[in-house]
Amino acid sequence: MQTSPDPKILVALDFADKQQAMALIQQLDPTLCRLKVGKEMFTLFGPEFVRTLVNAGFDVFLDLKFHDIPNTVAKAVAAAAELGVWMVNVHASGGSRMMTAAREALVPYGDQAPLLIAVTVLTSMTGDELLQIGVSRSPAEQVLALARLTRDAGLDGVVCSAQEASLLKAELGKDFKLITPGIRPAGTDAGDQRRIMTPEQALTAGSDYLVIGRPITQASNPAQTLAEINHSLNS
Ligand SMILES: O=C(O)c1cc(=O)[nH]c(=O)n1[C@@H]1O[C@H](COP(=O)(O)O)[C@@H](O)[C@H]1O
Repeated sequence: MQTSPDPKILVALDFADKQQAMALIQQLDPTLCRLKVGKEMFTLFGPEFVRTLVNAGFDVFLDLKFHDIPNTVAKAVAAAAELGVWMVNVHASGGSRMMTAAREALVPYGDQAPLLIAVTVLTSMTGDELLQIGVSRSPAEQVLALARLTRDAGLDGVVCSAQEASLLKAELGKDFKLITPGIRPAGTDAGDQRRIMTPEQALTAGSDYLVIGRPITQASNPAQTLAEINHSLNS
């Protein structure tokens, strides 16, 4: 399911209005970016919206961050595969058995299976917030521990912050995919994100794919902003 060329930017479509999202999508080229559908748009517009994007030729990352008992997550991941998405994610903190069940649920799909990745520590979280939920490791230590668990369960990669990318590439090797949200071009608003990096820094640090939402979707000219970021990554 890999397109060639391999666009690095996954545009996060976090819109409450489908027409607004479609107006943006019509300006985008599937050879220059991939699309991410998350909880807001999936809850509002459901699988039909995902099928529309897949039928339009886009690789879709279905970002529903499944986190439940192994049987439930396995079935949810198989349902995502039925939609023809390119990538789907679970929470690594659901544990090894949950991740293994998710991976096994994709075996029948062979080379049509979506990439299966696990969220480590949300890019909006700081060390202090980890402490509040009983995690005394630093974000980088916790990301590494969850990434090891994910790799050992046979998944394709993790979602982490680009701040942890060089550590993970060194520890887990180049083939284990790193998907990094929390990307902020220099001078743009961090918003609720905390562990951030610029697109160029993220790529240099070892990110395989950059998830970028508001810096593109809220820009006055999103297609031009995407082109500029792509250009900065290629030069
Ligand atoms: O799994 C994700 O995509 C994700 C994980 C994470 O740790 N942090 C994170 O921001 N995301 C998603 O990435 C997108 C980031 O959007 P912006 O902050 O607008 O660039 C949002 O759709 C988030 O749901």
